[in-house]
Amino acid sequence: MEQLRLTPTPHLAGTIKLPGSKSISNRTLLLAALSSGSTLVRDLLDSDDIRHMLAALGLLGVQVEQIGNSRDFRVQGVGGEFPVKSADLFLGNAGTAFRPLTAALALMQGHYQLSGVARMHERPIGDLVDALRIAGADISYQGNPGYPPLAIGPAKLRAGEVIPVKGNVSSQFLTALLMALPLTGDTATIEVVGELISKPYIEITLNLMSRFGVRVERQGWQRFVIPGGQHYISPGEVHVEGDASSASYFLAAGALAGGPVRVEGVGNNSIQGDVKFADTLRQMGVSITMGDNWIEAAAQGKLKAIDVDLNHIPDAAMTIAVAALAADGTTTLRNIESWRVKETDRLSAMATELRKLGATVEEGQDYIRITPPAQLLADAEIDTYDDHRMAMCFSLVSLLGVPVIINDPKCVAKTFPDYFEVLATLTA
Ligand SMILES: O=C(O)C1=C[C@@H](OP(=O)(O)O)[C@@H](O)[C@H](O)C1
Ligand SMILES: C=C(OP(=O)(O)O)C(=O)O
Repeated sequence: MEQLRLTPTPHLAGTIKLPGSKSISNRTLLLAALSSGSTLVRDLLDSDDIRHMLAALGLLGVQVEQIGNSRDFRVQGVGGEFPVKSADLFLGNAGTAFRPLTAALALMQGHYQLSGVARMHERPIGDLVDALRIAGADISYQGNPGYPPLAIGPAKLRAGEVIPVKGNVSSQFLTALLMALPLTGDTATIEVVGELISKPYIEITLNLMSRFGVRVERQGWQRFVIPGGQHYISPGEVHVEGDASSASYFLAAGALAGGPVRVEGVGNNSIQGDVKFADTLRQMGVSITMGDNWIEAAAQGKLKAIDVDLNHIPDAAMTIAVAALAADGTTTLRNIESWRVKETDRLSAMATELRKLGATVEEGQDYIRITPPAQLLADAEIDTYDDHRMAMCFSLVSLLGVPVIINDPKCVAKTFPDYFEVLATLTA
């Protein structure tokens, strides 16, 4: 197995340009594909999750052309219906491809198989399948009930009734229904049953749907009405803003190693909830400044330990867990049970790896409590569990005065293939 040893870097400052947002890239590709007209998608993220979406759309008969060597792509919309009626799609571990494609394909009147890597087959999808079945979809489990792989058959969906969906396991199920149901042409009402987690991701979904001409009436976080007779229409061009979750590593780097570190590509104008990560850093005593399209972080003395609910930023929350190693006491991150069903069981993985550095960690079902050691242990071998975020957030340990070894660093390819190279530009 490949290993990367990161040597201690006492001070670090600089500016980096962020890669495109994963959440916006995959949503935009799907909406552009389903719309009428052609869309120029600018600054698309180049990573595994996006390659899986691009490959799937290609197999479904959507024409996507890369403009030269740029990250600009022209997508020819199919006007609501994929031309290919039978396909076998492999979607890796990309939740933002798997869940929305499941819902869209359920109403394409074709035969589709959807599978992913082994971990994807352990990530729940039952709440989405239940909701789609209530609407009339023909979906069957090919392995364990409630989990991929899936087989989808032809069915006429009835969007007319209220469609209930559980929101406490993943917001991606609601996102998938919201994006797919306008294709029925009927008025659709979705009722969220119980708590909805990761709410800001729904705002990304609604924002992009509206750019493609589909309006959703939202009643709180419980009821979403998609008036009938709407169709996705290309807005001509969509620019993918920088990835706010990826920004978290660099902003934390500024906080841990002096800074200032500036990220370009997200700021006050961002539609991503993860920009709120900057507020959490501020609570920890970090100096944050923000423009429309940039954020800058700089240290101001020792980090303050905090006790916070991070349900709204589950991805960037992992970065706070590692930053907690530099805090002046015990930090508690709450309401993050969804960590258990992501790339790995992130609560358990985070606790195990933080302990390797000497931290005292309490792992609850939906929280983690971290007390830093008097002295961090040098050369801890951090396992990354094929989880890009484990690799990226533990790289920050090298900014705390000790060398750290990251096992299987290439797992960052899911969302940020050249993460370590970009980090090194700051270090230099
Ligand atoms: O909709 C999205 O783009 C995402 C939603 C979140 O998942 P959950 O809703 O499962 O928390 C997040 O963790 C994931 O990385 C991307
Ligand atoms: C949870 C994540 O990914 P996915 O989109 O596959 O759910 C993530 O990127 O942290």
